Amino acid sequence: MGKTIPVLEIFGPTIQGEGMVIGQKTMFVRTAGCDYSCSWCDSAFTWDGSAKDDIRQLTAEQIWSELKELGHDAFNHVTISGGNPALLKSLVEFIQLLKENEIKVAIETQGSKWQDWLLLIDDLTISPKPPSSGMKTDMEMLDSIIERLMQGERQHHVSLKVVVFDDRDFTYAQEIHNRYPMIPFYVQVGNDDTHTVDDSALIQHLLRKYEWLIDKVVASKDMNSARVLPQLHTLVWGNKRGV
Ligand SMILES: C[S@@+](CC[C@H](N)C(=O)[O-])C[C@H]1O[C@@H](n2cnc3c(N)ncnc32)[C@H](O)[C@@H]1O
Ligand SMILES: Nc1nc2[nH]cc(C(=O)O)c2c(=O)[nH]1
Ligand code: SF4
Ligand SMILES: [Mg+2]
Repeated sequence: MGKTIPVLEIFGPTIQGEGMVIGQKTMFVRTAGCDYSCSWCDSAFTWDGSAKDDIRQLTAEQIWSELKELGHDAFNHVTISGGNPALLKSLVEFIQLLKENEIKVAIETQGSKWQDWLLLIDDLTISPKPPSSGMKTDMEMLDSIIERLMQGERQHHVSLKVVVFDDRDFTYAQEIHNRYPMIPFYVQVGNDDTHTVDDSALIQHLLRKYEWLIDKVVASKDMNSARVLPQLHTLVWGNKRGV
Protein backbone atom coordinates (compact mmCIF):
# COMPACT_ATOMS: atom_id res chain seq x y z
CA MET A 1 0.00 0.00 0.00
CA GLY A 2 1.26 3.44 -0.93
CA LYS A 3 1.40 6.50 1.30
CA THR A 4 -1.87 8.08 2.32
CA ILE A 5 -3.30 11.51 1.64
CA PRO A 6 -5.59 13.44 4.06
CA VAL A 7 -8.79 14.01 2.10
CA LEU A 8 -11.83 16.09 3.09
CA GLU A 9 -13.92 16.10 -0.06
CA ILE A 10 -14.18 14.22 -3.33
CA PHE A 11 -16.86 15.58 -5.67
CA GLY A 12 -17.91 16.09 -9.26
CA PRO A 13 -18.22 16.05 -12.12
CA THR A 14 -18.77 19.79 -11.93
CA ILE A 15 -17.19 22.72 -13.70
CA GLN A 16 -14.03 24.54 -12.67
CA GLY A 17 -15.49 27.83 -11.47
CA GLU A 18 -12.24 29.80 -11.31
CA GLY A 19 -9.17 30.85 -13.21
CA MET A 20 -7.21 29.52 -16.18
CA VAL A 21 -9.57 26.66 -17.13
CA ILE A 22 -12.86 28.18 -15.96
CA GLY A 23 -15.78 26.21 -17.37
CA GLN A 24 -13.77 22.99 -17.76
CA LYS A 25 -15.61 19.87 -16.61
CA THR A 26 -13.64 18.47 -13.70
CA MET A 27 -13.70 16.33 -10.58
CA PHE A 28 -12.43 17.84 -7.29
CA VAL A 29 -10.30 16.34 -4.55
CA ARG A 30 -9.93 18.61 -1.52
CA THR A 31 -7.06 17.87 0.85
CA ALA A 32 -6.94 18.82 4.53
CA GLY A 33 -4.48 21.24 6.09
CA CYS A 34 -3.16 24.69 5.24
CA ASP A 35 -0.07 26.68 6.22
CA TYR A 36 -2.15 29.90 5.88
CA SER A 37 -5.29 31.11 7.66
CA CYS A 38 -6.79 33.70 5.30
CA SER A 39 -9.42 35.88 6.99
CA TRP A 40 -11.91 35.27 4.17
CA CYS A 41 -11.06 31.64 3.30
CA ASP A 42 -14.12 29.96 1.75
CA SER A 43 -12.71 26.53 2.69
CA ALA A 44 -11.70 27.27 6.29
CA PHE A 45 -13.03 23.86 7.35
CA THR A 46 -9.88 22.38 5.76
CA TRP A 47 -7.67 23.95 8.44
CA ASP A 48 -9.73 25.41 11.34
CA GLY A 49 -10.45 22.09 13.05
CA SER A 50 -14.22 22.21 12.42
CA ALA A 51 -14.09 19.18 10.07
CA LYS A 52 -11.21 17.29 11.64
CA ASP A 53 -13.39 14.21 12.22
CA ASP A 54 -14.22 14.08 8.51
CA ILE A 55 -10.59 13.78 7.35
CA ARG A 56 -9.92 10.42 5.68
CA GLN A 57 -6.42 9.05 5.10
CA LEU A 58 -6.70 7.55 1.61
CA THR A 59 -4.25 5.95 -0.78
CA ALA A 60 -3.95 7.12 -4.39
CA GLU A 61 -5.82 3.97 -5.51
CA GLN A 62 -8.67 4.61 -3.05
CA ILE A 63 -9.14 8.19 -4.26
CA TRP A 64 -9.02 7.04 -7.89
CA SER A 65 -11.67 4.39 -7.28
CA GLU A 66 -13.99 6.95 -5.58
CA LEU A 67 -13.52 9.30 -8.51
CA LYS A 68 -14.49 6.51 -10.94
CA GLU A 69 -17.50 5.60 -8.81
CA LEU A 70 -18.71 9.20 -8.85
CA GLY A 71 -17.78 10.22 -12.38
CA HIS A 72 -17.68 6.89 -14.27
CA ASP A 73 -16.22 7.66 -17.70
CA ALA A 74 -17.72 11.15 -17.84
CA PHE A 75 -14.55 13.03 -16.89
CA ASN A 76 -10.96 13.45 -18.03
CA HIS A 77 -9.82 16.24 -15.66
CA VAL A 78 -9.23 16.32 -11.90
CA THR A 79 -8.58 19.42 -9.78
CA ILE A 80 -6.76 19.02 -6.49
CA SER A 81 -7.45 21.87 -4.07
CA GLY A 82 -7.44 22.32 -0.31
CA GLY A 83 -6.24 23.57 2.08
CA ASN A 84 -2.82 23.64 0.50
CA PRO A 85 -2.15 20.47 -1.53
CA ALA A 86 1.48 21.57 -1.90
CA LEU A 87 2.05 20.57 1.74
CA LEU A 88 1.72 16.94 0.64
CA LYS A 89 4.76 15.26 -0.88
CA SER A 90 2.72 12.04 -0.99
CA LEU A 91 0.42 13.45 -3.71
CA VAL A 92 2.99 12.41 -6.33
CA GLU A 93 1.64 8.85 -6.50
CA PHE A 94 -1.90 10.05 -7.05
CA ILE A 95 -0.81 12.53 -9.75
CA GLN A 96 1.11 9.76 -11.53
CA LEU A 97 -1.88 7.42 -11.30
CA LEU A 98 -4.13 10.06 -12.88
CA LYS A 99 -1.64 10.59 -15.70
CA GLU A 100 -1.41 6.82 -16.34
CA ASN A 101 -5.18 6.93 -16.81
CA GLU A 102 -4.94 9.87 -19.24
CA ILE A 103 -6.56 12.31 -16.82
CA LYS A 104 -5.44 15.94 -16.89
CA VAL A 105 -4.48 17.29 -13.46
CA ALA A 106 -5.02 20.79 -12.05
CA ILE A 107 -3.79 22.17 -8.73
CA GLU A 108 -4.87 25.16 -6.64
CA THR A 109 -2.15 26.42 -4.33
CA GLN A 110 -1.00 29.74 -2.87
CA GLY A 111 2.71 29.62 -3.79
CA SER A 112 4.11 29.16 -0.29
CA LYS A 113 5.60 25.66 -0.73
CA TRP A 114 7.46 23.80 -3.46
CA GLN A 115 6.99 20.16 -4.46
CA ASP A 116 8.81 18.54 -7.39
CA TRP A 117 5.47 17.16 -8.60
CA LEU A 118 4.39 20.75 -9.44
CA LEU A 119 6.38 20.17 -12.65
CA LEU A 120 3.89 17.42 -13.65
CA ILE A 121 0.71 19.53 -13.38
CA ASP A 122 -1.26 20.39 -16.53
CA ASP A 123 -3.14 23.40 -15.09
CA LEU A 124 -1.30 24.92 -12.14
CA THR A 125 -2.95 27.91 -10.45
CA ILE A 126 -0.78 29.84 -8.02
CA SER A 127 -2.81 32.26 -5.95
CA PRO A 128 -0.68 34.56 -3.79
CA LYS A 129 -2.66 36.25 -1.06
CA PRO A 130 -3.36 40.02 -0.98
CA PRO A 131 -3.30 42.19 2.18
CA SER A 132 -7.01 41.70 3.04
CA SER A 133 -6.28 38.01 3.73
CA GLY A 134 -4.07 38.97 6.69
CA MET A 135 -1.27 36.82 5.20
CA LYS A 136 2.15 38.05 4.14
CA THR A 137 3.60 36.70 0.89
CA ASP A 138 7.11 35.24 1.11
CA MET A 139 8.30 36.83 -2.15
CA GLU A 140 11.61 34.92 -2.15
CA MET A 141 9.69 31.65 -2.02
CA LEU A 142 7.31 32.78 -4.76
CA ASP A 143 10.26 33.92 -6.93
CA SER A 144 11.93 30.55 -6.51
CA ILE A 145 8.74 28.63 -7.36
CA ILE A 146 8.18 30.67 -10.53
CA GLU A 147 11.87 30.33 -11.42
CA ARG A 148 11.79 26.53 -11.10
CA LEU A 149 8.62 26.32 -13.18
CA MET A 150 10.22 28.48 -15.88
CA GLN A 151 13.37 26.34 -15.84
CA GLY A 152 11.12 23.32 -16.29
CA GLU A 153 9.46 25.08 -19.28
CA ARG A 154 6.04 24.94 -17.62
CA GLN A 155 4.94 28.45 -18.69
CA HIS A 156 2.01 27.06 -20.72
CA HIS A 157 0.76 25.12 -17.70
CA VAL A 158 0.89 27.86 -15.05
CA SER A 159 -1.18 30.89 -14.11
CA LEU A 160 -1.29 33.43 -11.30
CA LYS A 161 -4.62 34.37 -9.76
CA VAL A 162 -5.12 37.10 -7.15
CA VAL A 163 -8.41 37.45 -5.29
CA VAL A 164 -9.30 41.14 -4.86
CA PHE A 165 -11.50 42.59 -2.11
CA ASP A 166 -10.40 46.25 -2.03
CA ASP A 167 -8.08 48.90 -3.51
CA ARG A 168 -5.04 47.69 -1.55
CA ASP A 169 -5.56 44.17 -2.89
CA PHE A 170 -5.78 45.58 -6.41
CA THR A 171 -2.42 47.36 -5.97
CA TYR A 172 -0.94 44.08 -4.71
CA ALA A 173 -2.39 42.28 -7.76
CA GLN A 174 -0.71 44.82 -10.08
CA GLU A 175 2.61 44.28 -8.30
CA ILE A 176 2.38 40.50 -8.72
CA HIS A 177 1.47 40.81 -12.41
CA ASN A 178 4.34 43.27 -13.02
CA ARG A 179 6.81 41.02 -11.23
CA TYR A 180 5.98 37.96 -13.36
CA PRO A 181 4.82 39.41 -16.72
CA MET A 182 5.45 36.12 -18.54
CA ILE A 183 2.81 34.24 -16.51
CA PRO A 184 -0.89 34.45 -17.54
CA PHE A 185 -2.59 36.57 -14.90
CA TYR A 186 -6.12 36.54 -13.45
CA VAL A 187 -7.90 38.72 -10.93
CA GLN A 188 -10.91 37.19 -9.20
CA VAL A 189 -13.82 38.70 -7.29
CA GLY A 190 -13.57 38.10 -3.54
CA ASN A 191 -16.60 36.61 -1.80
CA ASP A 192 -16.97 38.49 1.50
CA ASP A 193 -20.04 36.55 2.68
CA THR A 194 -19.08 32.86 2.55
CA HIS A 195 -21.81 31.74 4.97
CA THR A 196 -25.03 33.30 3.67
CA VAL A 197 -27.69 31.00 2.24
CA ASP A 198 -29.50 33.89 0.52
CA ASP A 199 -28.24 33.03 -2.98
CA SER A 200 -30.03 35.80 -4.85
CA ALA A 201 -28.74 38.57 -2.56
CA LEU A 202 -25.22 37.07 -2.70
CA ILE A 203 -25.27 36.80 -6.49
CA GLN A 204 -26.46 40.42 -6.92
CA HIS A 205 -23.75 41.58 -4.51
CA LEU A 206 -21.00 39.57 -6.24
CA LEU A 207 -22.04 40.79 -9.69
CA ARG A 208 -21.73 44.39 -8.46
CA LYS A 209 -18.27 43.57 -7.12
CA TYR A 210 -17.40 41.99 -10.47
CA GLU A 211 -18.39 45.22 -12.22
CA TRP A 212 -16.23 47.19 -9.74
CA LEU A 213 -13.25 44.92 -10.49
CA ILE A 214 -13.79 45.17 -14.25
CA ASP A 215 -13.78 48.99 -13.93
CA LYS A 216 -10.50 48.85 -11.98
CA VAL A 217 -8.83 46.65 -14.62
CA VAL A 218 -10.19 48.72 -17.51
CA ALA A 219 -8.71 51.89 -15.96
CA SER A 220 -5.29 50.36 -15.17
CA LYS A 221 -2.41 50.53 -17.67
CA ASP A 222 -0.72 47.74 -15.70
CA MET A 223 -3.59 45.36 -16.32
CA ASN A 224 -3.74 45.36 -20.14
CA SER A 225 -3.05 41.63 -20.30
CA ALA A 226 -4.96 40.58 -17.17
CA ARG A 227 -8.21 38.61 -17.22
CA VAL A 228 -11.02 39.47 -14.80
CA LEU A 229 -13.20 36.64 -13.56
CA PRO A 230 -15.95 35.97 -11.04
CA GLN A 231 -16.14 32.73 -9.07
CA LEU A 232 -18.55 31.11 -11.51
CA HIS A 233 -19.59 28.31 -9.15
CA THR A 234 -20.68 30.88 -6.54
CA LEU A 235 -22.83 32.67 -9.12
CA VAL A 236 -24.50 29.35 -9.99
CA TRP A 237 -24.70 27.59 -6.60
CA GLY A 238 -24.00 30.24 -3.96
CA ASN A 239 -21.99 29.03 -0.95
CA LYS A 240 -23.05 25.39 -1.38
CA ARG A 241 -20.27 22.91 -0.63
CA GLY A 242 -19.27 20.05 -2.92
CA VAL A 243 -20.06 21.78 -6.24
C1 LIG B 1 -9.77 27.51 -0.94
S1 LIG B 1 -8.33 27.87 -1.86
C2 LIG B 1 -7.39 26.35 -1.75
C3 LIG B 1 -6.10 26.39 -2.50
C4 LIG B 1 -4.97 27.23 -1.93
N1 LIG B 1 -4.90 27.18 -0.51
C5 LIG B 1 -5.11 28.67 -2.37
O1 LIG B 1 -5.56 29.49 -1.57
O2 LIG B 1 -4.78 28.95 -3.51
C6 LIG B 1 -8.89 27.82 -3.57
C7 LIG B 1 -9.06 29.16 -4.22
O3 LIG B 1 -10.14 29.83 -3.60
C8 LIG B 1 -9.81 31.18 -3.44
N2 LIG B 1 -10.65 31.74 -2.39
C9 LIG B 1 -10.67 31.37 -1.09
N3 LIG B 1 -11.58 32.08 -0.40
C10 LIG B 1 -12.16 32.93 -1.28
C11 LIG B 1 -13.16 33.93 -1.17
N4 LIG B 1 -13.76 34.21 -0.02
N5 LIG B 1 -13.51 34.61 -2.30
C12 LIG B 1 -12.91 34.34 -3.49
N6 LIG B 1 -11.95 33.40 -3.65
C13 LIG B 1 -11.57 32.70 -2.57
C14 LIG B 1 -8.35 31.14 -3.11
O4 LIG B 1 -7.71 32.38 -3.32
C15 LIG B 1 -7.85 30.09 -4.08
O5 LIG B 1 -7.55 30.69 -5.32
N1 LIG C 1 -16.78 24.48 -9.04
C1 LIG C 1 -15.74 24.80 -8.25
N2 LIG C 1 -14.70 25.45 -8.78
C2 LIG C 1 -13.65 25.72 -7.96
N3 LIG C 1 -12.49 26.30 -8.29
C3 LIG C 1 -11.68 26.34 -7.22
C4 LIG C 1 -12.33 25.76 -6.15
C5 LIG C 1 -11.67 25.55 -4.85
O1 LIG C 1 -12.33 25.55 -3.82
O2 LIG C 1 -10.45 25.40 -4.86
C6 LIG C 1 -13.60 25.37 -6.60
C7 LIG C 1 -14.73 24.70 -6.06
O3 LIG C 1 -14.83 24.38 -4.86
N4 LIG C 1 -15.77 24.45 -6.91
S1 SF4 D 1 -4.30 29.66 1.49
FE1 SF4 D 1 -6.17 28.90 0.50
S2 SF4 D 1 -6.98 27.26 1.83
FE2 SF4 D 1 -5.36 28.31 2.96
S3 SF4 D 1 -6.46 29.76 4.22
FE3 SF4 D 1 -5.91 30.86 2.34
S4 SF4 D 1 -7.62 30.57 0.87
FE4 SF4 D 1 -7.87 29.11 2.57
MG1 LIG E 1 -13.51 27.28 -3.43
